[in-house]
Amino acid sequence: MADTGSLISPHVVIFPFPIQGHINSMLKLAEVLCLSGINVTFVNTQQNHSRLSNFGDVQSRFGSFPGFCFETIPDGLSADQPHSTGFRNSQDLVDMLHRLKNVIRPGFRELLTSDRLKIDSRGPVSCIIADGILGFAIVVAEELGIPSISFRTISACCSWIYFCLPKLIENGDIPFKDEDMDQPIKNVPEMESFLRCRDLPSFCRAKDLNHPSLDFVISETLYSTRATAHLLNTFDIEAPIISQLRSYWPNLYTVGPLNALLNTLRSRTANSPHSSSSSSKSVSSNASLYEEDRSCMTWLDKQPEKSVVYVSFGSIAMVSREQWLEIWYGLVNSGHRFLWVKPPDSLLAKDDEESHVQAETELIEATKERGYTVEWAPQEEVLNHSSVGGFFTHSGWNSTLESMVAGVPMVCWPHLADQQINSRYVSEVWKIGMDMKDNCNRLTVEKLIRDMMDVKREELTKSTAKVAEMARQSIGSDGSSYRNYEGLLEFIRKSC
Ligand SMILES: O=c1ccn([C@@H]2O[C@H](COP(=O)(O)OP(=O)(O)O[C@H]3O[C@H](CO)[C@@H](O)[C@H](O)[C@H]3O)[C@@H](O)[C@H]2O)c(=O)[nH]1
Ligand SMILES: C[C@H]1CC[C@@H]2C(C(=O)O)=CO[C@@H](O)[C@@H]21
Repeated sequence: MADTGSLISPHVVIFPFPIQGHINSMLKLAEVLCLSGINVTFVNTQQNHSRLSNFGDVQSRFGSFPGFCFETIPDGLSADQPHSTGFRNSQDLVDMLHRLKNVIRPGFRELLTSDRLKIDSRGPVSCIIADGILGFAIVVAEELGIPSISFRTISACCSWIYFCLPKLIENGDIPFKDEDMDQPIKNVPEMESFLRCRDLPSFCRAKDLNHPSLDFVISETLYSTRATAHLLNTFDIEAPIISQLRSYWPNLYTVGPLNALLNTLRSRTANSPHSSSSSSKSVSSNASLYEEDRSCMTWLDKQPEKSVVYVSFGSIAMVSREQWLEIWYGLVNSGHRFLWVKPPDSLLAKDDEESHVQAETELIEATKERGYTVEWAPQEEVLNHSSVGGFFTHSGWNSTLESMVAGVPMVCWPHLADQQINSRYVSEVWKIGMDMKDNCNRLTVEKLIRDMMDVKREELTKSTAKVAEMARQSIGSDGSSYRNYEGLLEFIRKSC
C-alpha cells in the first residue's frame, strides 16, 4: 500500500526552472517522492501553474496524496501577456534571466521565509530540491539552515562540459577562433575522441565571453557545488561521466530515467490511481503547459507497425519558415508516414513570400496522404505506440530519455543548450541515432529519415534494444538508479 505522506514525514520543497522540460522532470520526481511517503510542496510560477491546471492532469495525478501541495509565486508576466516559452534568440533568455533575478527569486525567498509554509500542517520544510540552475534557492536553504539538493535536469555529459568551460576558456578553445565548427575540442576528459566545436552547448557559440547566457551556465554550475547533495535524471549509460562529476558533486544521486522509475513505483503501489500490472512502459505522466490533442493516438492506431516517424522539437525550440519548409519537404520526400507536433508559438514570423505560400499549399496536399499534425501530443504514449518506428527530435534531455526507454531510434536536430552534446552522444557514443546538427535541408532530412527507417534499421534496432534494457535494469531493484533512489530517500529522511 502507498505511504502517501503524514505529519511525521519529511517535507520537501521542489522548485523547477519555469519551463516545460524542467517542470516535467521535477513533477516526476515529486510523484516518486509522494509514492515513497514524503510530503512535497511544488512551487510553480503563476502563468505556468494555471496552464498546468488547465491542460495537464496534475490535479487528478496528485489529488490522492494528502502530503502534496502546489504553491505559486509571481513570474513578472502581465495577465494579458500571451504564453510563450519559446526562445527566438538569446535576448529571450536574457529577458527570462531578468525576471528570474527581479521577480522569481524574491518571490521564492518570500514564500520560504514567510509564514505561508510555516503554518503548513505537514510540518516545517526539511529540505529544498531546486533546479540546478537556480542557485539562489541554495542560499535560501542556507539561510533557513536546511539541506539543499540541486537537481540538474539536463544530461550528465552536458553538466560535465559546463564544469570544463573555465578550462576551455583558459585554453582559448572558446570563443571559437574561426568558422570551422568541426575543429576538435581536446580539453574535455572522456570526450577527446569525438567532441567538436559544434557539439559544445549552444551558449559556447557566443562571440563575447561576457555574454549573459554563457556567464549564467558557468556561474550556476560553480554555484551548484554549494548544495548539500545533487540529483541527475540519468543512468549507467553515462557512467564514465558520472564518475567525473563526483569530483565536484560527491553526494550525487543518479535516479533516471525518472519516467521509467516512476512507472515502476506506480505499478508496485497497490492503491495508486495509476496502479497497473503491465510493463513500466505503459503509463504516461503528463504535465503539459499545452493542450494535448489525443486524436493522434486514434490516427496512430490505424498505421502499420513501426511505420511512423514521430516529429517533435520540444517546448522551446523556434523554427524559421525556411527550416519548417525544408523539414516538411524532407519528411514528405522520404515517403514515410509522420506525426508532427507543432506547438502554437513555435514558428518564427510567417511571411507572405509567394514561393513559401505555394510550397506550403503543395505540402499540405502531400501531407494528407501520410502525415498528421497536432499542437501537442501525449509524447510518452506516442513513443510507446507500436506504429512508431523513429523519432525526429531536438534532443532535449527528457525526449532523449523517453526515446531510450521506449527503444525508439532518433534523428537529432538540436537547437540550443545541452541538445548539441546530447545529439552527439546519441550518434557517436550510444549509436542509437543520427545527428543532423546545423544542417537543415530537405535532402539531408530525407536521407537521415530513410537511414533511420530503412537502411540502418537493423543495426539501430539492436542498439536501441540494448539501451532500453540498460535503462530497465538501472531502475530494477538491483539497479544503480533504484539504489540511488533509496539512498536519496534515506538522505531526505535524515534531514527531517
Ligand atoms: O507534444 C509534446 C512534446 C513534448 N512533450 C513532453 O515535453 C517534454 C519536453 O522536454 P525536453 O525533451 O527535455 O525538451 P524541452 O522542452 O525543450 O526541454 C528543455 O529542458 C530540458 C531539460 O532541462 C533540456 O534538456 C532541453 O534542452 C530544454 O530545451 C518531454 O517530457 C515530452 O514528453 C509532450 O508531452 N508532448
Ligand atoms: C533556456 C535554457 C537556460 C539553461 C537551461 C538548460 C539547463 O542547462 O538547465 C537547458 O536548456 C534550457 O532548458 C534552459
